[in-house]
Amino acid sequence: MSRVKPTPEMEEEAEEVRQEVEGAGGVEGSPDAGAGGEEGAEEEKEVSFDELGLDEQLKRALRKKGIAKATPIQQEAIPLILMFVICNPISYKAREGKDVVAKAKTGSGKTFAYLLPLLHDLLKLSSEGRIRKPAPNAFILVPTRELCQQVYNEASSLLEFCTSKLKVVQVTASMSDKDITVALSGPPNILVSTPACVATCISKGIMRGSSIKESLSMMILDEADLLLSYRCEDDLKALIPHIPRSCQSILMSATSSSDVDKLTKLLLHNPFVLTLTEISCDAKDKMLHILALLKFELIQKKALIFVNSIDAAFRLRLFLEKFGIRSAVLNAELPQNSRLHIIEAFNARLFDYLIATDDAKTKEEKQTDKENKKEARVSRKHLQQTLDAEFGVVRGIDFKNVFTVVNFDMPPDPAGYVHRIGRTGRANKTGASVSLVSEEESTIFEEIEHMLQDIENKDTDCISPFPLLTKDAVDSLRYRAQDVARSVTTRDIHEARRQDIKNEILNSEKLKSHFEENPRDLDLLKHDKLLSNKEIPAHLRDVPDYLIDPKTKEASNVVKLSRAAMGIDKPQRRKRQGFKGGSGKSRDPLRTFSAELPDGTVWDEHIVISPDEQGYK
Ligand SMILES: Nc1ncnc2c1ncn2[C@@H]1O[C@H](COP(=O)(O)OP(=O)(O)OP(=O)(O)O)[C@@H](O)[C@H]1O
Repeated sequence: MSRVKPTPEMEEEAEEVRQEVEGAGGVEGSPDAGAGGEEGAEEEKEVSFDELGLDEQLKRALRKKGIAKATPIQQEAIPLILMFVICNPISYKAREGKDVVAKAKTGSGKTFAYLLPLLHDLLKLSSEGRIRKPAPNAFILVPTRELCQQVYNEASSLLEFCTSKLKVVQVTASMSDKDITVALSGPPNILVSTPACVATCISKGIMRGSSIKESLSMMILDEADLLLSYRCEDDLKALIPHIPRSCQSILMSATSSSDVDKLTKLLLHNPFVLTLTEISCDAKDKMLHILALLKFELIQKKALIFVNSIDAAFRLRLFLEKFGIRSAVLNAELPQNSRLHIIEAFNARLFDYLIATDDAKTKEEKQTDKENKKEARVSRKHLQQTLDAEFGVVRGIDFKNVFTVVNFDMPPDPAGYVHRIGRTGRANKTGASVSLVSEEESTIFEEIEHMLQDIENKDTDCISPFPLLTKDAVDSLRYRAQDVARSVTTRDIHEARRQDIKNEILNSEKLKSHFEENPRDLDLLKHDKLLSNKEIPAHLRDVPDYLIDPKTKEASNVVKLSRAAMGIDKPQRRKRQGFKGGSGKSRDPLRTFSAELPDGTVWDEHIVISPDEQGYK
């Protein structure tokens, strides 16, 4: 924040710091480089606050609070923020690049990652008698009142151990104008508030725009991924004219999202983007990842895709449909005949992707799960057979030639995982499962890992990062995927769901007799027919060649070649005897399929696309 003209020595020093930071991994030094970071390859190293060159008073405060080592985001962000302070002179041109976007998972210590350099700088200015007035020197803007309190407490807890008297206040919409005026008198060095409250203070003249322009040297947007969902955009826009050119802006976020990108563009200039590897992907990122997997044909068809709710299933189907990828949804809501027919059509390779939900489990089923966990230690095959009999909408169904099971959502428990992946690799065939694991799902993921470690056949059962999907491939689809994901509304989903059930109920009776009389004709109903009548725009249906990076092309070719080698490209005509279950009223055809499960199950691989992008090469 103190903007002194750098001497050659200072620039040299700054360059050394820059090289050290870059050498430590995780920092992309150019705004164009986007989010980056070494993908967890390095061991986490311990860095003390001494090494970060923080003010003595802050180091003492941290010691008193029992905090000895900097967290990874603090190790990276503190020097980054301070380095720009040292090397950037006041001149407009030279200030390019001092803004910082820092993304790291929740609970990673982001608050101190910006508070410590901020306080360090203010303490320095204070000791030199160079604190600027008549308005606060720093704004920390957060989405809610509760977060104001939290950040205020963190800042106060550090300042209480500092001998230099810096003042931090929080101002929220719940306070009267009078209280706000009192709080802002002085003025404080740091104002913690919401964008709405600051905008109101300016519009009411409690804080003057010209004063802000004179004093503000740092603006922090914390929890940036949430700010826009709290409708802060207009308030932030109102603030922009009052932010001085010399102000350093810092944006902290727990996720990467289009909202974060939007805020970055709105408020930051040429920022450094610092992404720590453990960043989580939100629901939209899962859509993006599955789109990349399917569009670039990186997984072997046919694929069974599991989601955790019927709405999620229709959302995914509508989303994929907009890219020209057809799929059908299988769920417990559908009439039994329809379910049976969907499975038949899928088994006959009339479509490649089936999106399925697990049914909710009863108490007894949960009890069975517990017992199954014990079983798992003994024999996977036995466990599989038991689970087949117990699980929901896909219970006991022998999906034929499913090469890949995708866990779009992780199952609620390890037994569910075993059940799902058991839909592939049947009858001694090989198969793979690919899981998209978000941060919230890390606990269940760990449980699954432990369970697999306990089971026999360790050599064939391994969980590994997905080798074929590159970050470039994912990024090439990012903007299209985000746009399309946004265009699929809850209303569309409910309408599609309603329409699907209606169609299937109408056809259910037809199907029943049809199956009895004419089992060869699988084209009566098209379960993967388009939910929307709109034509798919060419730019979504076909990914232009220039967008596909060479690694992805190569990977896609390998998958296609192996498919050709396995001879699985042509639709298979269903053999009459394949439908042994009969269709008598007394028999549940789904259960009948269960009774005819072939023995022997082979799993090849369980592949994980982890939220932290560790699956990328
Ligand atoms: N270096 C550290 N060592 C030990 N504890 C720390 C350290 N830094 C911060 N903490 C503590 O870790 C907790 C989480 O920190 P913080 O709230 O800053 O995380 P965050 O990344 O901002 O999370 P969120 O995105 O959920 O707000 C806090 O209680 C904080 O006091």
